[in-house]
Amino acid sequence: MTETTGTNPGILLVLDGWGHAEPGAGNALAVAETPVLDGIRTKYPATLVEASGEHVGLLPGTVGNSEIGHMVIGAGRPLDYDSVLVQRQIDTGGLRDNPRLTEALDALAAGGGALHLIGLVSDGQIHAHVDHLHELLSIAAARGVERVWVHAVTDGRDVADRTAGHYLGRVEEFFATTGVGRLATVSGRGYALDKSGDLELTAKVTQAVADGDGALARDYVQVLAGAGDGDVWVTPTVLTDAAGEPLATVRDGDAILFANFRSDRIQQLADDLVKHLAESDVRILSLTQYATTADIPALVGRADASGGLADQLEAHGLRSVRVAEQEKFEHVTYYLNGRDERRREVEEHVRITSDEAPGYTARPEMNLDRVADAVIEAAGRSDVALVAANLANIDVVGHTGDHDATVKAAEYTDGQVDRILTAAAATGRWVVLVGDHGNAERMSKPGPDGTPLPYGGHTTNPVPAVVVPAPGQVLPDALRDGGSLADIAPTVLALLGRPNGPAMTGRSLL
Ligand SMILES: O=C(O)[C@H](O)COP(=O)(O)O
Ligand SMILES: [Mn+2]
Ligand SMILES: [Mn+2]
Repeated sequence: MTETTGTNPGILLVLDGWGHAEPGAGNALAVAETPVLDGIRTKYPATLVEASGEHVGLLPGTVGNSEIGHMVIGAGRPLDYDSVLVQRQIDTGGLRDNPRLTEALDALAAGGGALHLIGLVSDGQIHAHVDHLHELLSIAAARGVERVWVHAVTDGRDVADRTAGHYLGRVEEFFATTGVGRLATVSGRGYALDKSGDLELTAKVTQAVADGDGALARDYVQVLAGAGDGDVWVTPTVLTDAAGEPLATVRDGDAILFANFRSDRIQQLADDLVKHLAESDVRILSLTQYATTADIPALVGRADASGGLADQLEAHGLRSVRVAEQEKFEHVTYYLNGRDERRREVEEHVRITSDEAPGYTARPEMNLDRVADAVIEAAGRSDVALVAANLANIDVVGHTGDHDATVKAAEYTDGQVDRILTAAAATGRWVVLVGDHGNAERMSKPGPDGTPLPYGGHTTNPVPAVVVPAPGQVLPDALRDGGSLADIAPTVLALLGRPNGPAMTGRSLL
């Protein structure tokens, strides 16, 4: 029997993509009819907290993302995110001297093997930064590697759609400035970065990269000319020579380096390529540590994110139930726990799945009703101290760039939050609501040439944080201003009547 707490048990709701901006063009949250979410922000203690840039361990001015957002919410302190660690290695010259990289490159130079760089080419800084390719090309050139093939993944989700040509043009400039490199394949992230387990999508990229099998084109302009569905769904295409032969395939003695600094999407492709090349003599590396099944050596290690909320709940014997749809399940488990695969005895995980093919603009409600059902069920249990859930719609639908669908997603979320708040009051629970980064409050952005384009990416805006008290619970009139996501775990622990974890530097907002 897990002790609940001397104080009230509670519910933590992370509303993914729930950012704050003044009403204005592109602010779908300001347009949406959300009387419950609007009401709690004035009726109960509420504030705005920072969820981007250096406040959460990203480079200054960098938009927030779900990984670091949930990691910092869980850790109770800012964490150096992988993108910062990679940039620091680049800035200090550490990457240039990285022994795993130099050993691989020297072996290629000595053996005449080719280096294959695979990564998302945009400056969205959620999964990758295209400028990291420039550094890797420059290091390969300096180490005498003569053939470097870039297998480009086009974005259109973390940056405005139909900007792939702009970024691929930058990659071509890198080839000229570093004196090495050539595009070998171009694939949309819908194929290359699928994380739903749809291996048919992944296989198209694996076959293009490894075997030169797939649609053919002479150059990326021709590839994009045929990309009717935008950058996300560019058909995995193999670039060919004048005779129509693939420019590159992966051969024995080659090396592959995955250049995304975020694992959760590219890991499916990495595992598939490792399997596809199991009988080949190909060295496979990744820029950062991936949560792959295969053991892929990484160039840059991770920051320690232990000692967070999960460890504190375990230390105090407090049972938590984690709930999310499949799109955000890892966020309320693995990431909230500091990228720790271990499910503690006091943890229960509820992953809401659906057989229905996701059509976010057609079904902005997704399966949020079933997420709310699971939250309400767990809230009814006296042995559960904390229910922690991610409500994905505002972000997942926001990523479509479809303003009106995102308005509907926010309005549906409002109704489901109402159900949860009613259940919380009935079960004597407080509720903390917080965004993990902004998204839907900015649904349009000037493209590279300045014209406003639909924008489904994240923002650097602060996010709302609200504490709805349990019935009869006395709370301060307002939350402390000037906080960040690092202050959420300390706030939850304070509400549970428990101290900060020793590694936490965040402070309760109460
Ligand atoms: O992977 C995605 O869906 C987006 O690029 C990032 O979204 P997330 O950081 O909210 O998961
Ligand atoms: Mn998110
Ligand atoms: Mn997102």
